[in-house]
Amino acid sequence: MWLKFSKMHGIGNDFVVVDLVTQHANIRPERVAELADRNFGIGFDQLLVVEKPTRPDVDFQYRIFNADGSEVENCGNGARCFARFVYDQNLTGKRDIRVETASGIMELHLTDDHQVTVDMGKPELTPAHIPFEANAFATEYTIDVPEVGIINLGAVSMGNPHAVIRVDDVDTAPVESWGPAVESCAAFPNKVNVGFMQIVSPHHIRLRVFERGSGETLACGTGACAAVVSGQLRGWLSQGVKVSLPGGELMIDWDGEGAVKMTGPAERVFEGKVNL
Ligand SMILES: N[C@H](CCC[C@H](N)C(=O)O)C(=O)O
Repeated sequence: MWLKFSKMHGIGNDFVVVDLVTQHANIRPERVAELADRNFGIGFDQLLVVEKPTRPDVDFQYRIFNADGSEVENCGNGARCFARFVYDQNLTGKRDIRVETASGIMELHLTDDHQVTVDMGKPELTPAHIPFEANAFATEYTIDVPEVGIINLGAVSMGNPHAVIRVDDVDTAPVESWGPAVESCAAFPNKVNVGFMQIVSPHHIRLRVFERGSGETLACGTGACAAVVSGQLRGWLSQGVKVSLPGGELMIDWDGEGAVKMTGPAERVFEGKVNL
């Protein structure tokens, strides 16, 4: 089944976006993994699938598949690209869009200068709901990770699970070795995205993320949100943080109690057809 798609990115976190509102296909995880391959397929960090809403109070629903074919709950950079996609493809004329994902409802606003602001909802900190193996909430946990040893980390869900590890310099952080070890450690029953955060100032961090199911990406929107939440809870950050990722910058705003607001770009690179 040949389908039109858009190739997009949010500061280097790249996506194939498929409209299943006007087209039809059944998504098969093994096919997603084939198409994610950067030599044998199109190549992407995640596949985003846009569908008709299941309820009257939202405009669309969208599904997210990692490069390994696993379907996940949320994607921050993907949400911005989703909003630009449905507007550019004339699937909506709205610049304020409500969308449902597996983690709940998000509200997106398309600004005039190609930026998108996303209400990412409230962070989830209760260990059982992340999920993370701990008896009670703490701003920082100490766990023993096989092949790594004892490490301190924050644990936050933005609909999807995140571990946040502070490092002195992201350029020398052990992303390649600690990333996969923490991603799959038993403390996170559903696996976890692993963020390596360098504190530059109370209003600026540098961040690298080893993503669950995709490996290190140039940017991770939910990871940026989780890092800022964990950094504020641990007393290192104040409200209104610039997050510098390898692929670019995001602005993250959290008042310490309510929803996390993320603002950043969304770019379309090319259109194509794919046999999904
Ligand atoms: N790898 C993530 C999904 C994509 C998140 C990321 N691309 C973002 O921008 O938030 C997970 O398994 O939860």
